Amino acid sequence: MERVLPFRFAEGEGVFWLLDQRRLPLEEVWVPVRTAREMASAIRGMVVRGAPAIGVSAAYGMVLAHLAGEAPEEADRLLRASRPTAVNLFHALDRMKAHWGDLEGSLKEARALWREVEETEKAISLHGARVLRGQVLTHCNTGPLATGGYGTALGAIVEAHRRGRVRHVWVDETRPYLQGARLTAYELKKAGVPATLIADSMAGFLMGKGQVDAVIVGVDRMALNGDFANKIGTYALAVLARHHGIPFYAALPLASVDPSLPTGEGIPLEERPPEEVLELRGVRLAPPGFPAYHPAFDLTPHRYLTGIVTEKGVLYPPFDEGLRDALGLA
Ligand SMILES: CSC[C@H]1O[C@H](OP(=O)(O)O)[C@H](O)[C@@H]1O
Repeated sequence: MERVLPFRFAEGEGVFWLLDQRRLPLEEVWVPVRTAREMASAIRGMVVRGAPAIGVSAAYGMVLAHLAGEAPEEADRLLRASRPTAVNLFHALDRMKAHWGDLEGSLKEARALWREVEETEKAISLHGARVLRGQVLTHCNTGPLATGGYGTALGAIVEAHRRGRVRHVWVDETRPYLQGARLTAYELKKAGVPATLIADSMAGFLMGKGQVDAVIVGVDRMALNGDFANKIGTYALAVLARHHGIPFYAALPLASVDPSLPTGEGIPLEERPPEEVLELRGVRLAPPGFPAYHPAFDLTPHRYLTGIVTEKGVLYPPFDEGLRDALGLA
């Protein structure tokens, strides 16, 4: 897949540039970030989003803190408070903590983390391509923009297409933030993969007509038993896929697993401003004053999963054994 990088670090300038994902696909606008405080605001505001991309950005947020003279403790606090669900953010900040007060050490750790994210995504794409065929449906955005530059679920889809296994992709628009319509469509068009945008409500209809051969989605946080949090709408897709006997996969780097959680019950599910449901590009959709609810993630029980695609291969039930083994846990 053409590498649509979500960010770049201009080391000489001390600036981490973010491709503003709120403006895509119609405008490619780069936003400079010079402090951890600005990075936390950019993550919260979804200038950059996607679990692995959030992790890399938070790591460089700590590099910027050292360059800007921010107190590491305060920088860490601000970044941890930016978004609650993607565990990659917290794993990254845990790694950076060892280098508080050390600019060179912080820079080396952030570079290493980004490099590891890229390597895991390449492996995920190769392993995932082997389980996909025909027409695949995906939800939200899990391509280069959400990751370190190669993608997870979408990386597997693009690799499977390159191998002649996948011939077409159904792209869920992914209301209300429209990551599918705006970002996945943007990436698949650049990658030259045949794809069609659908409203989220159309997925079951297409499954019932035999037009979906597999579903693959990303993960923001997975528990040790395979329960996982992902973009709102994922759970509904999982139930529909099970009803129609369609294989359902989650693709993730092991850095998206939270080893402190035996089940998904403890995963924090972010709620975002109701305005993101009530408005579209600033155009009001509902009557003035009408209330809205915006759970940005939902929890899918592991029993709905056919397989879990990781950089170490595809795991099949019982997932807790496979995940513990992949993580090197007893
Ligand atoms: C490769 S993980 C991408 C993951 O992140 C998305 O959430 P958001 O756009 O709110 O950051 C969504 O859950 C994707 O599956």
